[in-house]
Amino acid sequence: MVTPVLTPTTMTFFERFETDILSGKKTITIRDETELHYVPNSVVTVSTLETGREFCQLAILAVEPISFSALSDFHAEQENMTLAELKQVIQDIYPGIDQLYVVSYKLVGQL
Ligand SMILES: CC(=O)Nc1cc[nH]c(=O)n1
Repeated sequence: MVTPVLTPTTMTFFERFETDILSGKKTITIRDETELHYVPNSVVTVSTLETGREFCQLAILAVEPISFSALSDFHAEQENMTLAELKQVIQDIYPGIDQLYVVSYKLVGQL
């Protein structure tokens, strides 16, 4: 029996990231292993985690593994944060997790 792997068509963000996503200032999202199955060249509909309100569509460009210790100023710049801010955000969301995934995307359109 082959288990089909479905391409994710949705993604959620905390509401506090919406403005930076819609302005193009935030172009990556760093997720844990539960969200590594996004597929390059696919499009996802984005909603807020808090209320489920849909606010944009994103084209997935790449999904690349990274360890927490390898997070750099370049990642922080793509998140529109300082590196210290980014590390705190990731530690708050994924406490104690070292294996992470950088999901790169481009804004397709606001909903
Ligand atoms: C809902 C959620 O996990 N949101 C995240 C997590 C990590 N980065 C990010 O931009 N958004």
